[in-house]
Amino acid sequence: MTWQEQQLPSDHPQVRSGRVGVLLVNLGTPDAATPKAVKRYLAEFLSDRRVIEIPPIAWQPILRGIILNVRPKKSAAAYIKVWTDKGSPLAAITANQAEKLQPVLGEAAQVDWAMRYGNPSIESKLTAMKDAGCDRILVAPLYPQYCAATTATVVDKVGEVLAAMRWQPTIRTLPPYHDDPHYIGALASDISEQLGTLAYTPEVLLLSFHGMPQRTLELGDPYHCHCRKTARLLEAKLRADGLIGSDMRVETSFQSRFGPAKWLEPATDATLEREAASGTRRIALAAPGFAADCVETLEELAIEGRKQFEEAGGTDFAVLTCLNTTEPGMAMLEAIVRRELAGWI
Ligand SMILES: C=CC1=C(C)c2cc3[nH]c(cc4nc(cc5[nH]c(cc1n2)c(C)c5CCC(=O)O)C(CCC(=O)O)=C4C)c(C)c3C=C
Ligand SMILES: [Fe+2]
Ligand SMILES: [Fe+2]
Repeated sequence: MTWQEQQLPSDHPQVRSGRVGVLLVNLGTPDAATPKAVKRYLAEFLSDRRVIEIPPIAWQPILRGIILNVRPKKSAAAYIKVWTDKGSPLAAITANQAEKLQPVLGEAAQVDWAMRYGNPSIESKLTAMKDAGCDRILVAPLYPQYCAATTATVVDKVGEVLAAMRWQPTIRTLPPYHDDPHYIGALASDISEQLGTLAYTPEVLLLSFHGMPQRTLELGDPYHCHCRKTARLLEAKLRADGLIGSDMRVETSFQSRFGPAKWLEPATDATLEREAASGTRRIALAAPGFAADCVETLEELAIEGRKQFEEAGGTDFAVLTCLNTTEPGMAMLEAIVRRELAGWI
């Protein structure tokens, strides 16, 4: 019971307050690896005007008439390949990150997690935190690189939820951490440790980031610059600490192109084919922009990427896991969350 509760007169309705909440948020994922569940998820995700920047009057007929009739079946087939007994990897890992962060923050904060699209929703989790007495909440979109289609849409949704509340909690949001030394250090140590377990030494370490339409860069979205900066700092750290050999090249590419528009380049699939065709035999991939493994890393990179590389002549291929709940990943998360909670806990 908090101080405020103890001071209430006996006829006053119980009001809980005085607690601090931390809400980890990732993109979202279907509830099941079925075309029906994928369709529901994609309908919400791809109707977000931050994600598809085409006027709804033009976009909705394409989405409802074509995409939602074709893509769910194809995407569900990809989800089936990576589904776990705890459900979608993205949801299971994000839940686990929250579970592991809770004891390290202890009583000082209540930690939970939500998905921007699908379940558990931001609305349900913010409401539950408020009801549990959290009147100060740190919302942490787990995107190291800021992007309007990911970071901003989480903040938009939080605003939408608060708009319906009479007594709003005070909100802070986690800034992008693409160049944070904790993040770069965690990536460097986790990547070098995983490289050390491979049975071969890669000639190329390919850093694959999720792509975005090229137009968003021209409109001022910092995402591309953030990805490039992460890659530059990570390579510098790996070299400065002697964690990779001078003969290992580090390259950057952008994956998961969606739709016919021009996306950021070079594309990961084309890079894998070009590397193999030009003589690279041994490669390792890392996906530093993903806080947790998901269909994009486990299927698109690890399964499809391998085929692309091997069919073009490559012999050794590995996709390293994301920071997930690794020791360096959780230490990084704790450090950046604690910093943003300064003055609150
Ligand atoms: C990490 C940052 C991400 C950015 C930037 C991003 C932009 C973006 N994505 C799409 C379309 C799709 N993305 C899909 C899955 C997906 N995307 C991210 C992250 C970013 N997306 C994650 C973590 C995931 C995995 C979700 C999971 O359930 O595992 C999908 C769904 C899968 C599929 O059908 O291929 C789509 C579609 C757009 C259009 C976009 C920017 C405009
Ligand atoms: Fe995406
Ligand atoms: Fe994909």
